[in-house]
This record gives sequence, C-alpha cells and structure tokens, in this order.
Amino acid sequence: MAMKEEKSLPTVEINKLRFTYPGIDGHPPPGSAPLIDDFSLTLNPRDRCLLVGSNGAGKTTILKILGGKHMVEPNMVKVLGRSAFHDTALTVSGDLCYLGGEWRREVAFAGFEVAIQMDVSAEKMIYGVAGVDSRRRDELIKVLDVDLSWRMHKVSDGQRRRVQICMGLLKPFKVLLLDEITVDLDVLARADLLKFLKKECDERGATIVYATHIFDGLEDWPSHIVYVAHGNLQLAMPMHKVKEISNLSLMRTVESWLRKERDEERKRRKERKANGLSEYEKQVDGTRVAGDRARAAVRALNNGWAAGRLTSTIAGEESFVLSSNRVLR
Ligand SMILES: Nc1ncnc2c1ncn2[C@@H]1O[C@H](COP(=O)(O)OP(=O)(O)OP(=O)(O)O)[C@@H](O)[C@H]1O
Repeated sequence: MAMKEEKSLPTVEINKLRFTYPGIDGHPPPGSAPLIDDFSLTLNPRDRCLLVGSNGAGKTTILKILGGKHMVEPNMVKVLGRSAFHDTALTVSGDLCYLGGEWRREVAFAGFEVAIQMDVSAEKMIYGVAGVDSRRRDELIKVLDVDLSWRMHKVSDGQRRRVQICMGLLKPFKVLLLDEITVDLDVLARADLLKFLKKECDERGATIVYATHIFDGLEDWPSHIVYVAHGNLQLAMPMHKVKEISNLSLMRTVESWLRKERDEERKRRKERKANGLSEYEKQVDGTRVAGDRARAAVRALNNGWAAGRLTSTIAGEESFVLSSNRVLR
C-alpha cells in the first residue's frame, strides 16, 4: 500500500503582525502608526527566504520578533508552531537560531554570552559548545576554513566572524534567522557558507530567513524574496516568480524597488513639509531630553511617526534639544 504523503507544517507563521517600539515614556507614542503593520507571511521547511528593504525598513525588527527578542501577541508570530517570545525552549534547544547584530559582538549560545575578543583559541571556543555532533562540527570547521589554533584576540574581523558563525551553526537548527552576518567574510568563505546553508534546507528541511544588502553570489540562493518597506510587506514571492516579472539581476531588481520607494518617499516628504507641523511636532519642538529618554526620543523620531529632529548636543551633558524645524523623513 502506498504510504500517505505527510504534509509538512509551516515553520514560520506571521499573522497580521503589528509592532510599535516604545516611545519617550516607555509606551507606544499615542496616535503613532505602528512600525510593523498588518504583516503576514508563511514559510515552510526547505524555504530560503531573502528579506530585503531599505535601511530602516524593519528587517531587523522582524527578525528579532521572530527570534523571540521582542514581545508580541503569541498568535501573531509562531515559529515551529510555538510563540518564540514565550517559549524559550525553542532557542535553548537550538531549534530556533538567531544570528544578528548583537550576536556579532558576543556569542550568545544556549543562554550563555561569551565575549568574542578574549585571549582564547578558536578550538576552545568551538569545542566548548556541548552536546554537538562531531561530524557536523568537523564539517563546519571545514566549510568556514577555521584554523583551530587562531587566538581570538589576534585574528582579523573576518576570521573572528568565521569562528562565531561556526559556533552559531553547531546545533542543527530548524529555523535560522540571519541578520547580515556575512559582511566581513571573503568571497570564498561567503560562497561556501551559502552553499552549506542551502544544503541544510534541502537535506534537513530547515528554513532560513536572511536579511541582507549584499546580493553578490545570491542570485540562485533564495527560494523566496520578501520585500519590506516602512514595516509593511510589499511583496513576498517565490524566486522563480520574481524572475518572471523581472529580467534584471536580483540586485538590479531590488535596486529598482528601492529606487521607486525612495522617490515616492521624497514626494511625500515634500508634501508633508508644505503642510506644516503636525500636533506632535509642535509638542516636541524645543523640548530638552536626556539619558534614556533622549535615546528613546531619537529612536522614536527616527521611527517615522514624528518629524522632529535631533539638532544639538550639549557638550558634557547627555541632553538633546529636539526640533522639528528640520524635517527628517
Ligand atoms: N529599539 C528601538 N526603539 C525605537 N525604534 C527603533 C528601535 N530599533 C529600531 N528602531 C527603528 O525601527 C525602524 C526599523 O529598524 P530596523 O533596524 O528594523 O530596520 P532595518 O530594515 O533592519 O534597517 P537596516 O537595513 O539599516 O539594518 C527604524 O526606523 C529604527 O529607527
């Protein structure tokens, strides 16, 4: 009797995701538009999804939400059927793996954080990760061409990064979130890593979401492209469909999307300027803020829900005067 084919469940489910960073007072600014809004996406085993968008579009935020680093309602984001934020076992087990910006400064592995520039050998770092399959470890050392005798405080940025990536991938993840981690890698290391990651998806049914601005060597890597602008999903489609709608290279295709977005944004900015200050801008105009409040203000202002701008730093003091006479976006 023929075996009934098992239908695989989605590995990543984002359902009408809405997210706002806290504002100056630690709460979402009243009346502010969410950074991520009405964002839905489903990914399955074997999907390699390239997340693209301009600076500030929301890629890192989305990856961090998927990685359980920002709290959202559990039914908005599910990874392997579970809430990444609430179910910490997902990351501790290594099933869900996030390699991103903060991780570049330290290696966070199964709850431990290790400074990456200590006087310690690559061997000690890599073999220090417990519960790892030795064949997988050997393969990763080879793929990333790591010399186990490297001293971490003496190696180059790219060599250090290779050790980090090696450590990060030691456990056989089911969902991997990559936030531009290949910037320091040389062409060969990057190509070999991408090949390894593709194999992980094809052979083990892993899912990868990779946010990047570097398209070199990526032409045939992704199975899907997701384009995000201002926290909104613009487009999510299989790579073969992208090739159907555009005969340009992947890089040129994305470039054309971003160029269009930028032109529209410039037009909107011009219109906004012509319409004068909003209520919020009037409120913050001339306000002096300091410390955490200042940092939150600057982030919030960058967030696009207000058009005030940091204009002066008082020497010796952590305080800023916010002014809306220079419109940011
Ligand atoms: N902790 C934070 N608090 C408030 N706003 C934030 C915070 N982190 C990011 N933002 C804002 O959220 C928006 C999206 O940022 P995010 O880092 O997700 O963008 P990105 O697409 O990854 O950008 P890039 O390509 O430059 O890395 C930006 O406008 C940013 O200023």
